[in-house]
Amino acid sequence: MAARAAGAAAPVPDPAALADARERAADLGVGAVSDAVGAALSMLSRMVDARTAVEVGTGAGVSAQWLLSGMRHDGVLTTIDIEPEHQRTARTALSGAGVASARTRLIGGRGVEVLPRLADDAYEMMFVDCGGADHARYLSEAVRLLRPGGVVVMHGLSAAGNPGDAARRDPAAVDAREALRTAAENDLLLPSLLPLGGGLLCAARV
Ligand SMILES: C[S@@+](CC[C@H](N)C(=O)[O-])C[C@H]1O[C@@H](n2cnc3c(N)ncnc32)[C@H](O)[C@@H]1O
Repeated sequence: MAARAAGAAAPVPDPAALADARERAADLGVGAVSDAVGAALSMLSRMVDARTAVEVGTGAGVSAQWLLSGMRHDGVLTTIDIEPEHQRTARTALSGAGVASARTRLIGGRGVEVLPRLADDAYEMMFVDCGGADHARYLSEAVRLLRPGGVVVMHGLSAAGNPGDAARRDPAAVDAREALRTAAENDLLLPSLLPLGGGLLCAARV
């Protein structure tokens, strides 16, 4: 990660470290967020002054680098993945990026099983990028895990907002619509669907 003054967040991760993580992701055959999505993650982490963040879907650690770049310089990212090999790869990539090991906590397991074990009201930022059909459940966890003023971001939910997808009945589309409806109906969430990457459902925890 690029050098910076104490207390200040780096605006972007080191390009060479990002490229290295992307290459590792490609070797694993796993996705990684685009620079546009990454920049949004960094900006949102900075806006909420994130000291603690939680991510579901570590992959090779591309999004982790973006999240950490916007978080406080001493912020800690908890990141969850079901694939031990992905987490080993992310650990190597993050270490190569100069991220101190104390700034990340890697937990193996399914998001829906690990999140309920995390403390209430303890995070400023949550990012979900793991596919599947559990996004409404992740939102319920977000309401519990996030402090008021925090933000939850979920990647890959564009089907919730595309009028052309309204008739789709496949699990991904049904899940995306259910997640957006769940967020809109919860008085503790203020959602917005941004057309970045595969669709970013963002919601402020009010
Ligand atoms: C698209 S990749 C994540 C990419 C990462 N966010 C990045 O930008 O570098 C999705 C990851 O989610 C993990 N995954 C899939 N289902 C999961 C689940 N139910 N719980 C936790 N991780 C899961 C996969 O093993 C994979 O590493």
